[in-house]
Amino acid sequence: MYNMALQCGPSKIGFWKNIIGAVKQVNLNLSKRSLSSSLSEPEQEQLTQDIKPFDEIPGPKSLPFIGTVYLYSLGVYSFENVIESGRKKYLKYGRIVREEIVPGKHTVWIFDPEDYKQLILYETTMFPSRKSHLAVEKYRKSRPEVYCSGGLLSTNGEEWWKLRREFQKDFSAPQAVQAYLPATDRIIKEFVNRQLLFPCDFDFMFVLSRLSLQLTCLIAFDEEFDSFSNQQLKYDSRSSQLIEAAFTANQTGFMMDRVGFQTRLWKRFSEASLFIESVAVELVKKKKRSLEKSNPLEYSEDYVPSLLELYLTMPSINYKDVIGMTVDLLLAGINATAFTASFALYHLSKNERVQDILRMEARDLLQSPEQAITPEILSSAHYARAVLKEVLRLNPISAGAERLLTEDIVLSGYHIPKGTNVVTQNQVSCRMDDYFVNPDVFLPERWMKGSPVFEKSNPYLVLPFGHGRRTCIARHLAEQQLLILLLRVVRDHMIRWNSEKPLGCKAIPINKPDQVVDLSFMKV
Ligand code: HEM
Repeated sequence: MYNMALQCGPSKIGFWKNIIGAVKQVNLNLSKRSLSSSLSEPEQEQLTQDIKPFDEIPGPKSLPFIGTVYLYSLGVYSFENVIESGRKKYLKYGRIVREEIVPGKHTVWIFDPEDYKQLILYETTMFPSRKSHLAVEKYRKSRPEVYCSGGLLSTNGEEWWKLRREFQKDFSAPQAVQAYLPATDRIIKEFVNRQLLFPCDFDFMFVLSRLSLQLTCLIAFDEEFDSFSNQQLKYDSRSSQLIEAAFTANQTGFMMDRVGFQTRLWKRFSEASLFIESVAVELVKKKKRSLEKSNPLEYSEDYVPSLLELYLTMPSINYKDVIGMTVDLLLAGINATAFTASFALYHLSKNERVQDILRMEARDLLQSPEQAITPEILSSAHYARAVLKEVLRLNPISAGAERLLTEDIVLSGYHIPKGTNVVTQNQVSCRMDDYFVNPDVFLPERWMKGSPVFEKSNPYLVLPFGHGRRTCIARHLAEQQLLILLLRVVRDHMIRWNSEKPLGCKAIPINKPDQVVDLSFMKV
């Protein structure tokens, strides 16, 4: 019999946790019973026999000192092309793959939605941990005069939950983000009226990043960044430098998560982080000063405090944590929305039929281009929602969720010890015909109940914002922004893709368009 207790550590508790996990996995219909009291010895023995050891999980060969990095150097796999690399691993090794990119550090890639479900269920009783943004953590710990923690992105355990619990109040619920709807709608309306028909002989991502910066800064700093003014369009303006710095910090930070702290990467990361921090400190201080001078009794009845104002006035939130949070929002927000918007407009440009149906919906909901978008309009935009879901099925900004196990678990019948990095491969699964009909076809109707092509897919497949406690803190905000953008752009414009090559993605770590986003717009 395979001795699980020896394999995963000496503690009896660990042993029973494994067994409980195993019961969930092998589906012996025992999960609701108290195992320690109800399993007979033969049953326990049977269970431990059924669980296969970690070492037996198939995967690419790891070499001494270099792990599997040689396979990336040889071009068999690529850090940037996560879909293709994931697909190759799946085809060669199956639905669960073990890999040591760095010797001694195990990553387990999972491709089966039933395993995604197991991971999510397992997380409900603990603090979900990620082993990412190590550079953010190191940087912030070296600057205790500015930060008092690694922030939401890099912190784990109770320390993370302490931050998350406070910061998600007034932010994460769908009703809470409605407070930002009027300002978001105004910024997007101005963008569509002024920028869309402006001849764009450069990357449209440049334009979308500016829009995303404006929208994120409104939330993070309660500040209108006039990112499209002649002054701000200059390469050394605050807007241009912030966009560049967020991109550089994400890219170099990701590389250091993979290959360790290299001097050249660390230098670029630190410079970018220092720039973002300098803007954050200045703007949060400015807001604090203005709050100190204002008198809440003079606020009008319909006054809506900004998120930053709420954070600065909540006694439970430390001032240094507000700085950390505003930087996190810039790091996580600017690229994510701009990249998703690029993929959304691309898919629409390649699907005139979908554009036409979306235009009909947009004109039905908005009698004129000037009409304000309300929460009711957004909740009636069923087709726009299906379009967005389909965009995020094919082009999520993150290929899957990454978790550092804090307890042992059983996945696909294998024992996975705590300390292992497990990565779900939703983007790969979402493009498999095991789970979707014609998976590479962009078909929003597959999400519309009542449509002849409606598919009842596994709910754990499309999770572009993650799931559970550690889900994207800004999910509803981002969805609100993207829906407004889709409705406003398509209502009066035809979108055209000008490149011969279809748009793909490369991971930096989040999925960025792999070429210039060559879009143009015609008034219709
Ligand atoms: C389409 C747009 C977006 C997508 C698809 C997206 C997706 C994600 C995903 C997959 C995660 C990781 C979840 C996990 O580990 O389970 C995440 C985390 C996060 N996102 Fe987003 N995001 C988007 C936009 C934004 C925006 C606009 C902001 C801020 C303004 C933001 C702020 C964050 C933060 C702070 C976290 C870390 C949360 C934590 O660890 O507690 N995201 N996002």
